[in-house]
Amino acid sequence: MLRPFNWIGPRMDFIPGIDGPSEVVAARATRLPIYSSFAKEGNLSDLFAKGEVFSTLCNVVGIEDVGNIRVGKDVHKVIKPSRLVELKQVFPKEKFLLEFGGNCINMMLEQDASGEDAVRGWLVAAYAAQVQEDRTHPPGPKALPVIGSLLFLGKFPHRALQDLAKKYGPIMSIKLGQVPTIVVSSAEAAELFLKTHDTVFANRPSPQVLKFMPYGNKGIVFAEYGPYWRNVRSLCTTKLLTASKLNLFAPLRREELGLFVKSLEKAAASRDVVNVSEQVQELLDKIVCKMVLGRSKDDRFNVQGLAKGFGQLVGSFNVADYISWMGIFDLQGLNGKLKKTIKAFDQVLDEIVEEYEDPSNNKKTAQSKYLVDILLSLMHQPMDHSKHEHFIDRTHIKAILLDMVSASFETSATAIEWAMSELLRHPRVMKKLQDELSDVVGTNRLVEEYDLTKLPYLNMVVKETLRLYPVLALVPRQSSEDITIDGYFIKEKSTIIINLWAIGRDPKVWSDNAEIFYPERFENNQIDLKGHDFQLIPFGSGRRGCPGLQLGLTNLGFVLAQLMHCFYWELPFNMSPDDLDMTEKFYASLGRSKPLLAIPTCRLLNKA
Ligand code: HEM
Repeated sequence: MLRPFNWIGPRMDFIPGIDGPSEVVAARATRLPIYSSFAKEGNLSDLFAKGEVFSTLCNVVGIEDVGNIRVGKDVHKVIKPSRLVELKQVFPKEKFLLEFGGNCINMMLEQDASGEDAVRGWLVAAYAAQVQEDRTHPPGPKALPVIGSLLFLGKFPHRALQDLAKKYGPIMSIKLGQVPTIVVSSAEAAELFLKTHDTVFANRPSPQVLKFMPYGNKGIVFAEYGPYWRNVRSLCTTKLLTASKLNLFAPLRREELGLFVKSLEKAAASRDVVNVSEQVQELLDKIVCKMVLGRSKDDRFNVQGLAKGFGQLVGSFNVADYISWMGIFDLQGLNGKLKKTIKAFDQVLDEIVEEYEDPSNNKKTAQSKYLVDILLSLMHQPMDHSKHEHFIDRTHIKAILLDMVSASFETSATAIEWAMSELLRHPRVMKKLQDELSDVVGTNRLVEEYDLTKLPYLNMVVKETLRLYPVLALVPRQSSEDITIDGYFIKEKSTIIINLWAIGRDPKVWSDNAEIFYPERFENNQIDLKGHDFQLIPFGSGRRGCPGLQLGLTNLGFVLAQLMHCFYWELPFNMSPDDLDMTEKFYASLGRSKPLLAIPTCRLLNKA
């Protein structure tokens, strides 16, 4: 009775993933007659889960080959015969483990049975169903009803997910509330998602707060991947964030930083304790708001305060993002606050636009270097001149401005407070950096932006800071279609989280001292921050990688260099470097939980 396998058995369409008999093809199962009968009918994957399918009785008459089975597009090996024969000889009537592509299935083997092909088909399909089940999801923790694994995340989701990945691997599945989520925690896996299959993961999940934004997803950060996003993105990269536009703002950065240094000199003279976190944040907020909107804080507008409030609300953990029906209750009161902040912001943006459009406004030429002016000068034009679609209107401009402000808010400042904290904890590194600054810049003038390319050790300090403290620790993406990656099936519209925190601290890549701040690790290699070296991707990678990379790095490098060049720094209250609390807080950006306090002493006595 050794015949080629043909499906002639009962209907199989109750097995998930198998549409019916025609989907199941065993290519070479010709020498594998397995006679079996099931004690029960039902959903096979359920039976597998309960172990009931193991009560299958079957008899292996003779085995010379392995069958292949096709389920949908996937071809799977059916059994490993050598193992079967061997086991059957030793345990003729026992439960067996039949190896199947790394998965094991228990079966009872018995001497003889009815010998029908149909029943053999059941068995083969059952294997296939098992494989389909196993491959559907990458491994991960079991989910509780309703909340899934949300409670696992705790106060430090980046760390909790890093710990879980140690157990379940670099591609892990976890259910957060009702949202099926895939967490990516290694450089190799990140490359698969952000480079090899970049187009499939070029979307982002839409947070609930978008519902309250008057401009919806007309900005860039949450725009759906497609022609519109491509147009806005290209507008930002070719008109707003080009190297030449960024150079235009060099005098603004120089001036604001100069004023900041002066205020620190006063503090140094009176040995004041400086709240470095707060003051650096204030400085960067001022620079960003001026650059983007042409103003920061004046009699009429507190753009800075509004932007800060907005950033905090958008970055807050919102239960409704994971359990959507909770949104209507707004238990955290986020919706109300957001509506209020957005309304106030919208009014400010409207006034700025109206001021620009007012023909009697004689301040226009003086202001026309800011990003808002560049955008307003493009009003009513198509975003893409070759296509004549997506004409720029007021809502586009407001949405893009809001994104520019909120995406650059806190990012560089947060990185600077971490760099300063680590330098205070590592006086050797601080001294080496200050020596480099003295050698390259001298001690008679301030650092200028053009010095930055001549400071290799500063560059290493920046990389090391962003490796250990990626400002955006968890990068959100979404799959736009069903896809199998590394043997794992990932469903369309799954949320993808790239855990930059885990990638930057992976001991397999960064060795046993991965947790230690040691800039010299970048001494003899070409690893850069541009998103090609997947072990170091603090700005993300691929088509949705950060378009503000250059601006972010300039702000970070320039401010840090100036602070280190102009001042010696020490911890207050005779605190030893080892006692500095380095706990982070998980928020819109991954900042310090407690502000960094330090005392400056002037270094440059003869500065011009
Ligand atoms: C140290 C500073 C910064 C860091 C570490 C940083 C990091 C990131 C990261 C990790 C992403 C997600 C990338 C991805 O999905 O692959 C991102 C996206 C983005 N960033 Fe930045 N960023 C910084 C500064 C800035 C600045 C200064 C701006 C703008 C002026 C900016 C604008 C954006 C925008 C618009 C996106 C969304 C891009 C898109 O979805 O197409 N960022 N950033």
